[in-house]
Amino acid sequence: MMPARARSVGRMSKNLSAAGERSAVRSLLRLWPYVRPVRARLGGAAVVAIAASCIGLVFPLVLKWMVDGPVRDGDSAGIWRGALYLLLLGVAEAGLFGLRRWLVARRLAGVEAAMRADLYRHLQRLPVAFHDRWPSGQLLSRGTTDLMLVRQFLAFPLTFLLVNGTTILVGCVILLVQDWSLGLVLLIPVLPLMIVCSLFETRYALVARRAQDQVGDVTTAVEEGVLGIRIVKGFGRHRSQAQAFRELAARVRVTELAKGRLLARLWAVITVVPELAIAAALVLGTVQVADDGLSAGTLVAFLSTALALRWPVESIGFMLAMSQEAATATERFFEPMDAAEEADAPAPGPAQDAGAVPGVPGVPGAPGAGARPGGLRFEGVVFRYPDAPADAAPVLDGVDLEVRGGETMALVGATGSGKTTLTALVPRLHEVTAGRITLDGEDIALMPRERLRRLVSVAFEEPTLFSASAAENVLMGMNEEDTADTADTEGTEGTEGTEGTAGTEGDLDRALDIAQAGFVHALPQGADTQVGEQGLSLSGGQRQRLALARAVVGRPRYLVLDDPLSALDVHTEALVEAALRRVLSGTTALVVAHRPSTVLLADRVALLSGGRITAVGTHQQLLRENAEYAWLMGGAQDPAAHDTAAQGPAAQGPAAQGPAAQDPAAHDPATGAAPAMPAQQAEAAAGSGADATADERVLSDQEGAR
Ligand SMILES: Nc1ncnc2c1ncn2[C@@H]1O[C@H](COP(=O)(O)OP(=O)(O)OP(=O)(O)O)[C@@H](O)[C@H]1O
Repeated sequence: MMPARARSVGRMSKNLSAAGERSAVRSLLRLWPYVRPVRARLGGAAVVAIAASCIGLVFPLVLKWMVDGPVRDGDSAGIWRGALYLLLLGVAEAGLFGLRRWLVARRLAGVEAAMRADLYRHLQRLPVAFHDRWPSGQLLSRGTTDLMLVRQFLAFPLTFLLVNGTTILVGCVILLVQDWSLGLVLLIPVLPLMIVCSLFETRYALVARRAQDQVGDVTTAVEEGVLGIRIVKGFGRHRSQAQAFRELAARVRVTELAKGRLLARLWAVITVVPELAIAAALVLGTVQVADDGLSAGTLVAFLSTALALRWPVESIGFMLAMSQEAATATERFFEPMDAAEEADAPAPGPAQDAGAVPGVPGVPGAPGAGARPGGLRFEGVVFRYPDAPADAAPVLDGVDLEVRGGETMALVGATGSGKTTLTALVPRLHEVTAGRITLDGEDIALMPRERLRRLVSVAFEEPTLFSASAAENVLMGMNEEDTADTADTEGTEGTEGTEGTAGTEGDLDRALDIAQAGFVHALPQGADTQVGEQGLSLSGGQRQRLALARAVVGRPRYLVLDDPLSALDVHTEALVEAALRRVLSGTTALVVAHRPSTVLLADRVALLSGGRITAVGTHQQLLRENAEYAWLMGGAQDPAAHDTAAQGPAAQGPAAQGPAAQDPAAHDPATGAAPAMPAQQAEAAAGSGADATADERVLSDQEGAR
């Protein structure tokens, strides 16, 4: 089954193709910025190739001289001289073609590399919403196959359409000069050939685009099949997956065959028609020679010239095809390149710039009078996914929350209530639709992203690791500036010598320690062990711990953790939490939590429900006062209630979101007011409270310890 995102891109490209308004030349002209630096080389190579090609047209003239001179007169010395001329011409032609290749080969590889680097750089800067929409295989094929087609075009058809065009023109002049009537016989097919070429171009453009998009879909399928191999095997889906892949591959095959058929037809016309014209010229020329109207040498020269033009004419077919594919590839390359990068903040105003805020000395960008400085604040935050249906309710609909400086706030809510979405807004992986988020009173929308992301560290439930060593994956979360800042402000262990390896190693060990990731030292090469693609050689819990170590290694001012301990057993989780509490006491943290043991990490808990924060308080306080919270933490097994919660507030609409979502008082985090619960949920919550789960036992142990 084709993924939805692949289908959407496929549809998009079909629309583009159907519009049929794009011109191949216009598309190819967009390559100019990349071609500009090599224009002199390309121009020089074209001149050299034209010279080489025109030398090919001198052969018939030497032949004419030989036939009408030394051959007719029986002058063997003249024949040898003629042969020497032909040899020298051949060597010159081959040498010039070799020079052309030498001129362009390396430089064009550089153009391809520059385009690929630009694409990669741009993809890194595109918003997460873009990557949510685009299948990775489509992007991959644009950075590989398409760029290869562009390079091939620059190396070959771009030069040779010009070279062969010039050769055909010069050849036609030579033919007409030798015998204009025979020359006209050869030129008659030019007009129909041009019409055929133009029709071919239009049709080939559509099929080429379809083929390249389908290759992107196949790439996506291969990637998903490889990354999802455990699921495929686990569910015994290899046959259906293989079948789905065969269907995709069959589609590519059908399109490639359609391309082949179009090309074959064009080639047939382009080859047969000039051959017929040459045959007609041969018959007419022979008659003229028999009538003494033409010398034998002229006829030989005429026919040799006509035959020398066969290759330039025939090659036009596949060079047009290559150009068309390159135009399509260029178009596909520029589609993601044209997508707008994440817009950065406007130049900071004096308050943000200088960090001086009236009434709050020394606090960078702190809020005005009356507001509490420091910490992380959500103020009336509304968020709707850009690709959500226009009539869909926003996922977050007026979130107000304050996480005080140095405080750890747990975020609890039903599945699908928007917890991940809320955490993604802090490092600006998505932009708020309305409202604002502040760090130390400074609106994050006005902060340069680079600075924001130095301040905020994140770890997600699904930990992503890279094909690198365990140490490299962890140290990715750190930069020298962070370390220097931390050393200045804290002067604690592990930060001395931050510029050297020792400092980095200290930070690494400390982060591994906090994340209880000591297993790294037991790996075959310790922290230098490669963790494989996506870290799949590690267990889920090991991957999570490395991702957590990456989040804390830079000693971030703000830490956003999206249930990063979900794969750990409760005892390891307790150890991680204890270490986090000890070492990150100065950090302001927002931690998504699903189970009571994780909540213990927090000073306070906020409940997200109906797109808003409906209650804030300590765990015990909310357990006592808030039925929805008690139900979520107690894990009451009420299927009906659970199903409703699982659909999420956005899906349920305001009417189904419960009184809490509709009662403004209940949304005030300061009041901590509990939303009303359906009777059976409240009952279930009360019941579950009586049964102590394993989580709760650990929880009470931990609370005792605290
Ligand atoms: N990229 C996206 N585009 C559109 N809608 C999305 C996207 N990601 C999530 N959603 C929707 O937003 C809502 C909130 O999702 P989110 O992942 O934030 O919930 P959550 O509370 O973190 O859930 P869980 O506890 O299961 O992790 C869901 O209805 C989900 O379908």
